Amino acid sequence: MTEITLRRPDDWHLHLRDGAMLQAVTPETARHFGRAIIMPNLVPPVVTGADAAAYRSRIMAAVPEGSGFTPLMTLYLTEQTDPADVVKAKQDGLITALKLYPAGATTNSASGVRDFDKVRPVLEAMAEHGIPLCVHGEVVDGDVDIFDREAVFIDRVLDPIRRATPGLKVVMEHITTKDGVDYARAGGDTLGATITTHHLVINRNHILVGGIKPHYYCLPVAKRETHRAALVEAATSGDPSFFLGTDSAPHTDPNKESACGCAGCFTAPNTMSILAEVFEKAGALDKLEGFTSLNGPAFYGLPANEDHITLTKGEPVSYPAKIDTGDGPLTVFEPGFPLHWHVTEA
Ligand SMILES: NC(=O)N[C@@H](CC(=O)O)C(=O)O
Ligand SMILES: [Zn+2]
Ligand SMILES: [Zn+2]
Repeated sequence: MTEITLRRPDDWHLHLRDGAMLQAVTPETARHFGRAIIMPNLVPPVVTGADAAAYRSRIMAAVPEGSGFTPLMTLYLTEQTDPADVVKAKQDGLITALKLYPAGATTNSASGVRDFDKVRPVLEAMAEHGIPLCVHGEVVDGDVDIFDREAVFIDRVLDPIRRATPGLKVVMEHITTKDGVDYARAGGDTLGATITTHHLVINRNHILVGGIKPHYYCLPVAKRETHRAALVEAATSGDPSFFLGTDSAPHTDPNKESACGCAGCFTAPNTMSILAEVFEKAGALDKLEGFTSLNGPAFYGLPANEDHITLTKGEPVSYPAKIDTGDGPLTVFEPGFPLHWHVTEA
C-alpha cells in the first residue's frame, strides 16, 4: 500500500501552553488534527469554567485562518473544585472533561489532588452528567519506584475510584505499561486509554543508553521493551478502548537540556508520519484510522470528523529538528528511524 486515506484524526491529550509557545505550537497540531483535548496544566491552572472560556479564546486566536481545528477544553480538578461550576461549564458547552493530576506527579501538578475523598462530590456530579475524567495515573509516594508508579496507581487509586463511582467515565491518559493495557482492556464501556506516539516508539534504553537523552524524557517515563510492545499490540489491535493522545508537551531546549530537565516530548509535527510507520511495521495500517480518528470520538460520545486526510508513502520525509518559538528553540521528537509516510492532503 502506498496511500491511505483516514477520517481526520483527533488528539485526545495535548499541551498547547500559553503565550509565545501557544502561538508556535498550535499551527503544528491544527495542520492535521480536527480536535484536541487541551490539557489545563498552565501556571496557574485552568480550574473554572471562566478560565476555560478565556483559554479557549487565546487558543482560537492562535489557530491559523482557514483551519477548522476545535480545542476541547478541560478543567484541572483540585480539592476546591465546585461541582456546580463543573456541571454549568459542561452545560454551557465550555468543557469536555476534567483532568486529575495526583499532586506532584508531573509538570505543573502542584495544585493537584492529595486527598481523593475531597473530590468525591465532583466525581459523583461528573458521573451523573456524563463528564469524563482524564487521569494522569501515577502515584507520587517516594517509596514507590518510578517505573512501578503506574501499576501501583491502578491498584491503589484508580480501581477504588471507579468502584466508588459507578458510571464515571475514565480515560487512563498516556498509558505506558502492560498493566495499563490489561486494566483498560478489561474495563468495559466506561474506561478508555490514550497512548502517545512516543511511547509506541521508545523504551527506557532510548533515554539512558549511550548518554542521557533529555528529549526522550517524559512522564510517565518510558518503560522496558516488553511494555512498549504491549502498547503497540493494544494500539494496533482495533480494540476501541485505545485511542491516540499524543501528549505532545513542548518545553524549550534550555528547559529540557538542563541539570533538572522538564518532562515532555514534542510530537505534534511528525506524529501522523510516525504512527503510519509504526502501524505498517505491525502489519496493521488498516487499524490506524480506528486509533487516530474513530475510537476517541466514540468514547467521548462525539461524531467522527467528516473530512479526511491522506498519507502517501515515498522517499523518507524530513521534519525540522527544531522549531523556533518566541520562548526559545523547541526540539521535535526524533523517532530514530526513517519516516516514509507523509500527509499529502489535509
Ligand atoms: N507528559 C509529560 O512528560 N509532561 C506533561 C505533563 C503530563 O502530561 O504528565 C507536560 O505538561 O509537560
Ligand atoms: Zn500526564
Ligand atoms: Zn500530558
